[in-house]
Amino acid sequence: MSGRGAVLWAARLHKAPLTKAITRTAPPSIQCCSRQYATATTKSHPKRSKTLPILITTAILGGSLIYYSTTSSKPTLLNADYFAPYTITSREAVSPTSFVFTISPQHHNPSLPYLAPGTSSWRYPQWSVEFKQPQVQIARHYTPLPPLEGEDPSDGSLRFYVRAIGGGEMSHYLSRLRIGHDVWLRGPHVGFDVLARLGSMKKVVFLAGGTGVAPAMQVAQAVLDQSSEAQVDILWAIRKRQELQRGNGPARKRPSWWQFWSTDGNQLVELDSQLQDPSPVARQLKAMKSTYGKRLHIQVAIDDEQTQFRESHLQNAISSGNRQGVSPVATPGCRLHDSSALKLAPEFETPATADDCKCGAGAGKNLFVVSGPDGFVAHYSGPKRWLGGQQIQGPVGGVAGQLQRKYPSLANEWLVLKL
Ligand SMILES: Cc1cc2nc3c(=O)[nH]c(=O)nc-3n(C[C@H](O)[C@H](O)[C@H](O)COP(=O)(O)OP(=O)(O)OC[C@H]3O[C@@H](n4cnc5c(N)ncnc54)[C@H](O)[C@@H]3O)c2cc1C
Repeated sequence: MSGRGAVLWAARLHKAPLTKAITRTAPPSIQCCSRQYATATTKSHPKRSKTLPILITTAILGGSLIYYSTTSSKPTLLNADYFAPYTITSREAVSPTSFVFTISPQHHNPSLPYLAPGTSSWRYPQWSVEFKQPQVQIARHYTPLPPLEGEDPSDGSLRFYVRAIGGGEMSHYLSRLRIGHDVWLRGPHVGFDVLARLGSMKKVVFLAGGTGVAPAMQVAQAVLDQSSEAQVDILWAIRKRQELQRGNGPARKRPSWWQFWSTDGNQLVELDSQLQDPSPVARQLKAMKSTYGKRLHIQVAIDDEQTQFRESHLQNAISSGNRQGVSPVATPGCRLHDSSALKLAPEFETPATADDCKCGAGAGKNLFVVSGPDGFVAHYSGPKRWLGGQQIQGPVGGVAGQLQRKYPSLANEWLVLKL
């Protein structure tokens, strides 16, 4: 989820409707009539020369009327090309810089594009929508949090966890809006097809920085609902305890310098049913933990308390992977499972079809996913790259790269995805 990526995405995707709007100002009927007129005048037929201007005027007026009546009414339901209106229906502060808010569509949509047809289940394991800032005409991506237990997603409401970034245009705009304000969004924009990539394998380790936990929650829910043997580890890195617990949670002594350098000083928080005073996001994580039990393991590192995820934590999470004696082999060039093909993959992709995997029965790779600000992703998995104006995965580097060099089997059994 890079800042620069978001800016370029905004610029690129923002162009799409504009291009469409321009094409639509010259509807086929008008282009057709103008061409006929030019051909007719060169023949200078005496009868047609009187009637033709009337016909042309009528055609242009008629065409304009039809065009105006069809294009002046903007789409009101969520779609990937045009922004549809929603209203903020709830808002909860998480910390001074972050909040969770819910939006509801202004018009009922009986076939929401992100639900599997005829169901009230999400169709994609990982997806986002774009919000627009109407005053400065920019758009940015945000990731819906999965529905809460007992919530019916078919009413079209969506919830988001957003942080206002210093100097950030869109995130500050959103942070100023209150219940009852209108917002405009378009989507869904589909991310990695994690279920197809995981295939027959069972383990996902998701390292999330800040609001990067939103895609982690999407992926965990999709993977754990898909297979009762699947296991997900979420390693959530946050700056302040407020992201996790209201009122800063229980008082915690800062580790002294000597503790900081020893492993004891780096005590991660286990997010489980014991967690007191959870923040709105932690409340949902806690509920997920009680639904999935041991299959979901959530640990939290807090910057302010000098705890952080080190190579050993990643190694532990990875080595608890459920291999089940399967040694997956990826066919070179397989779009889903060949890690060298992944280097060139963008973060947004069309959902996989049966033809996308050439590896045969039992194919799949465990997934190590890193999501968060640019620097976070680069530190743990190497920076994303730019190719032909689009952001691609690039080679695996950072801490994940070091692990792969130490344990070459990791490179065969795991795919590293950067969000
Ligand atoms: C697929 C996708 C899903 C996303 N989902 C979410 C989400 O659920 N919640 C959420 O809060 N954000 C999410 N983002 C990030 C979001 O799209 C914006 O990039 C972010 O809100 C900043 O936008 P802005 O207009 O406020 O800042 P800008 O005006 O674009 O940038 C201001 C400055 O902040 C830097 N910056 C941008 N993002 C970050 C960051 N995360 N941390 C630190 N510095 C940053 C930029 O490099 C720039 O220097 C997602 C991004 C993508 C691509």
